[in-house]
This record gives sequence, C-alpha cells and structure tokens, in this order.
Amino acid sequence: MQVEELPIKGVLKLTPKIYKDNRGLFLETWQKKRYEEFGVPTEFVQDNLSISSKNVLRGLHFQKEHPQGKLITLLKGKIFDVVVDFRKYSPTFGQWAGTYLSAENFEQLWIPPGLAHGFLVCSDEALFNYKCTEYYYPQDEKTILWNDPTLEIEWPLSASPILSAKDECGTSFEAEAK
Ligand SMILES: Cc1cn([C@H]2C[C@H](O)[C@@H](COP(=O)(O)OP(=O)(O)O[C@H]3O[C@H](C)C(=O)[C@H](O)[C@H]3O)O2)c(=O)[nH]c1=O
Repeated sequence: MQVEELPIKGVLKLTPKIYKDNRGLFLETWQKKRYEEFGVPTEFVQDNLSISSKNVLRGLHFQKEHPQGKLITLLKGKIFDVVVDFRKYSPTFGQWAGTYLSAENFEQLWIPPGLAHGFLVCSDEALFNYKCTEYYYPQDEKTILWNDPTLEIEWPLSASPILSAKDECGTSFEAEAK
C-alpha cells in the first residue's frame, strides 16, 4: 500500500494493494491493524455511500461538536477532493488542500476529525464509500461556502457547479473559524 501525506497535517492519500487475476480483482479497503499503523484510527461507527454526477460539488461540511474522521474510498469515477483545517491548534489551521481521487486504483483519503470536507465530480459519475469515526449529527453540521473568498480554493471547474440549496448559502470561513 502506498501512503502520502497531503500538505494539511494528518491527511493521508492511500493506494491499497490490488490483486488482479483472470477473474477480476480483489483488495482490502480497510484493515484495522495496517491502517492503524499508518495513523488511521480503528473506531468507525458509520459507513456512507455517495453517488454524484459530473460537476456536482458537495460541501464544504464538518461537524463542530462531534467532529468526524472520514476514510473515503473511490469505487467509480474521479473527484477533486478538498479539505480545510479547522483544528485551532494545528500548524495548518485555516489552510486548504486538494487532491484528485480516482477509482482507477481505488484511491483513498483519510481525513482526520476537525476538517471541513468537500469534493467536485470530474468524471461522468462518481461513487464512493466513506467510513466515519462519529455519527451524523445534522444539527451540528456546518457548511462553509465552496467559493469562500478567504480560502480561494482552486476548484478545477469545467462548468458551473451543481450545488444543494444548503451548499448555495454556506457561511464564510472567517465566521465559522471564530
Ligand atoms: C451526511 C449524511 C446525510 N444524511 C441525509 C441528510 C439528507 O436528507 C441527505 C443528504 O444529505 P446532504 O445533502 O448533507 O449530503 P452531502 O451533501 O453529501 O453531505 C456530505 O458531504 C460532505 C462532502 C461530507 O463530507 C459529509 O459526509 C456530508 O456532509 O442524507 C444522512 O442520513 N446521514 C448522513 O451522514
């Protein structure tokens, strides 16, 4: 398995080992001991599945009082994934980082608790599973505007993004970072 840390502390891009033969392929998408050795905790309480079409942009979301760590695994297509560091004492507080994740090699991203998360779909469709370290608390969820002028996230847009009503009217980074 290949592992690289993104410029935001603790965010890991992982490429699992894929076993191919004349029948198809097999891979382990999570294994407690191995992932723990790379700094991915073992306590997951919820699995999510997200399917979106091209140009859909979801986020940036995070839970403030019940922060969720997320282990994303791309199962179909390609996304540009973005995280923003809201951890007050992190050396990368207030910074963003982005990376492409492709299902070609079932690429994964580990996002520690305390970061806002969003993604833009670059393929016709993207499908991914993600494991969460905390339950969903809708009343605790914050939405940061995807085009916040302070963050200046460089989304690889090829058209206007398709957004939910909630994501159309997110709050500013500065307002949420107080
Ligand atoms: C996240 C979530 C949503 N829902 C329900 C609530 C809504 O009725 C429906 C769609 O929710 P939402 O529009 O918030 O879904 P996304 O825009 O994909 O939100 C996610 O997108 C960003 C990128 C994330 O990283 C978070 O996991 C999450 O915030 O699913 C649930 O029942 N459980 C859940 O854990």
